[in-house]
Amino acid sequence: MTDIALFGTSADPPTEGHKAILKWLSNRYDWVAVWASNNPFKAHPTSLDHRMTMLQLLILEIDPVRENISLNRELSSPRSLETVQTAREQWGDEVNLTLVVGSDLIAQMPKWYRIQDLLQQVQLLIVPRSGYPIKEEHLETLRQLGGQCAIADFTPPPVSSTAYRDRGDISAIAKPVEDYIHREQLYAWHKPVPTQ
Ligand SMILES: Nc1ncnc2c1ncn2[C@@H]1O[C@H](COP(=O)(O)OP(=O)(O)OP(=O)(O)O)[C@@H](O)[C@H]1O
Ligand SMILES: O=C(O)c1ccc[n+]([C@@H]2O[C@H](COP(=O)([O-])O)[C@@H](O)[C@H]2O)c1
Repeated sequence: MTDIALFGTSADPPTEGHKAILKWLSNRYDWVAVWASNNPFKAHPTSLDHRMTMLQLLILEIDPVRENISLNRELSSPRSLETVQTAREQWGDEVNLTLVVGSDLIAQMPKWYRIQDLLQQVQLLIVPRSGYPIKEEHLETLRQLGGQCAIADFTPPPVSSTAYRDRGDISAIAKPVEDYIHREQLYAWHKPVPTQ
């Protein structure tokens, strides 16, 4: 069976953390599908189109170049269940689908749209995130909802999109993404200061 990793991200903007996750997944799965999506629990200051473009730039930054990572715009949905249904239609029944989430998300996952249906249709890979220890009680809740959970044996760098948006932390951002943000003046950090 072909193993496909499904990795959705707000990508607002995509960071070195996302890049590390993609690289790690590409070494372990036959195929890695990534997309930018809106999160029903968040506001997104940047358009989905810009976020998809930045993700594409990030994929191209992975060294050496990976042939098994694709940007799958059609998988974008605020609801992961809809994403997984689209993926199933696309790849059929003869593939294993693994949904990838960071450990910061597992406490809120029980509130996701039709979570039991979602957990029936995918395996879950939890990527440890610095500052978000994986608690047994959260794993147990997911298992009771039908989740089959595995935990990745690596921790990506401790960066976040918020650190870039709020503090302009460029250590979080790959150079081509930073250049794109600058060119398109996407975040307050890069918008010209109005003259008086
Ligand atoms: N540095 C990281 N370590 C582990 N997991 C991460 C990391 N960055 C992102 N993720 C995971 O990748 C997915 C997409 O994350 P997202 O795009 O929300 O990034 P973020 O940095 O958390 O953004 P924001 O700061 O805007 O909330 C989530 O499952 C998240 O947990
Ligand atoms: O299905 C849901 O209800 C749901 C709720 C919150 C987040 N998600 C998805 O989880 C993925 C990661 O979200 P984020 O904002 O942490 O990048 C992204 O693909 C979101 O669409 C999905």
